[in-house]
Amino acid sequence: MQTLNDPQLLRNHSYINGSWHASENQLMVTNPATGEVIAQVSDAAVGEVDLAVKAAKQAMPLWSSLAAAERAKLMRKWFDLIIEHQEDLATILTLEQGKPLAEARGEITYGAAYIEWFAEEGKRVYGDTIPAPSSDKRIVITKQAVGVVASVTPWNFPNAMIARKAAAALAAGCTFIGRPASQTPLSALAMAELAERSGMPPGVFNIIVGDDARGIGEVLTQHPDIAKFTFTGSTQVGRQLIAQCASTIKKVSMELGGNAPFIVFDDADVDAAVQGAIASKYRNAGQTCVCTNRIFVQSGIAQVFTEKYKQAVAKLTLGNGLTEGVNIGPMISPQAVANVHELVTASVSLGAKVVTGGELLEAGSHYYPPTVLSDVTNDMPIAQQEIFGPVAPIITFDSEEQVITLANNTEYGLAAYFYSRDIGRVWRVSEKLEYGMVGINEGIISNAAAPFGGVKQSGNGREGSKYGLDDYLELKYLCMGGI
Ligand SMILES: NC(=O)C1=CN([C@@H]2O[C@H](COP(=O)(O)OP(=O)(O)OC[C@H]3O[C@@H](n4cnc5c(N)ncnc54)[C@H](OP(=O)(O)O)[C@@H]3O)[C@@H](O)[C@H]2O)C=CC1
Ligand SMILES: O=C(O)CCCC(=O)O
Repeated sequence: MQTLNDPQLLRNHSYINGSWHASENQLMVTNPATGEVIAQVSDAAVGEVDLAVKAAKQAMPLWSSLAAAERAKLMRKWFDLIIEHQEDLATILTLEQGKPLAEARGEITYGAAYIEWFAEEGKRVYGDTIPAPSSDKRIVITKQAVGVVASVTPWNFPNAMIARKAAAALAAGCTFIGRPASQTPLSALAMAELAERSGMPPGVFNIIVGDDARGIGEVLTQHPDIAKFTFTGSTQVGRQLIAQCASTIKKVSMELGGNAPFIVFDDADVDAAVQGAIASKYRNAGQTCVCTNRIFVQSGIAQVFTEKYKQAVAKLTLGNGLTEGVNIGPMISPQAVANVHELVTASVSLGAKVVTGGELLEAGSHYYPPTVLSDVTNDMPIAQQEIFGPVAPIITFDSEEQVITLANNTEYGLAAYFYSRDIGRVWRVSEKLEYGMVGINEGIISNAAAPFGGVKQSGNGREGSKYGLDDYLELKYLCMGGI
């Protein structure tokens, strides 16, 4: 195990009501780069979730009644501590998740940016007045915290997904219970350690670690004392969790799967497009919901684009994320590698060609080489499913109209990208793409100031930006009579 400057950041119990809560059972956390067990963490039973709900409920009146500026002070302190401990937090993240250390450092600053952003934005939760229909009345609109918020987050961004949900919730005056993925609980617990050091009152920020995702999920989606449920993960699980939330009519936010098209028109700057596609495709070894899933290249430039893209891929280094110079780390599990390889072999059997990569390194390996396929068609499984791995399928197209139809032909609608230097086309294509986020001549679009989220079966709600607070606030209409 890598040494940390501050070993206290490596916590191994759930954090409930301002203290560390041990459970009877343990779950093992392993390093996907080596298979080594790096920690044993308390594995909370379903019955223990109630403790977190009680704590969060009890903390609500105090937290929601603080002035936004007072909440912001504590959140700012939390942000400062996260930045101060960035190197240790990044090391923990790489150890449990696998992404290269440089990317892990980036995730820590990215997650922290949401805390900083929302701490400030919480001061701007304005109400409204509306002209009343008669002169003896006044209509006033206030905004109030929704209540206790519960979240379930995935293993691909163990810090930032919790940070961006918790930041909005806390800034709005809600208290928070986070349940991280069982493969990556250490980053969440380190955040809890720093929340405690920041002076956050007990019960405001709770992290419950447990392997029983379904059982814990049932409590978090059905408990009457939880007002809002927010999830990042697969569309399949999200669909099920929305149904569970229906029993208590919770507010829900869902950030689900994607099938991002990356379109390169023949008027594009090809070198910039190659660079953007590399950044968007291979971030976190392709395990990101906004990663490029299908590269559409206009036929006239398909050959030159494919050749340049292949050359750029050849410069990527696969390996342990802690090793200097590595750009692509291990995948989260050998099963994830097997799933990706199956998509590649199925594509080849349907007529796709391997430009580079495409081979299983060894049985049971966590690693998959960066791969490029050409001659892919939009009806192949690889173009219809979320790949969640370092494979780039290239599909050629002839016309703008055709590529828009192909790009929209999916149940997903999270992120899309296109490269063009024609201003008319830029407007037309942006308007016609059925996606929540569109990168135009840009492969990396995520930041705290912008609304992150999707349409269609990629989910609902927005995270980050001035819109991100809306999901955690209720409007209250005050009708004042007798004036
Ligand atoms: N939109 C996104 O960012 C993500 C999309 N995905 C997509 O999903 C695929 C599968 O990945 P996977 O990790 O299995 O994604 P899941 O959607 O299964 O997992 C995401 C989170 O939900 C938890 N979870 C799983 N099942 C339930 C349930 N029934 N009730 C409550 N919580 C549950 C998981 O816990 P635990 O891990 O402990 O089982 C994890 O914390 C990927 O290949 C990718 O396509 C995956 C992750 C993130
Ligand atoms: O859901 C994901 O895959 C994480 C979001 C990545 C991002 O914020 O860019």
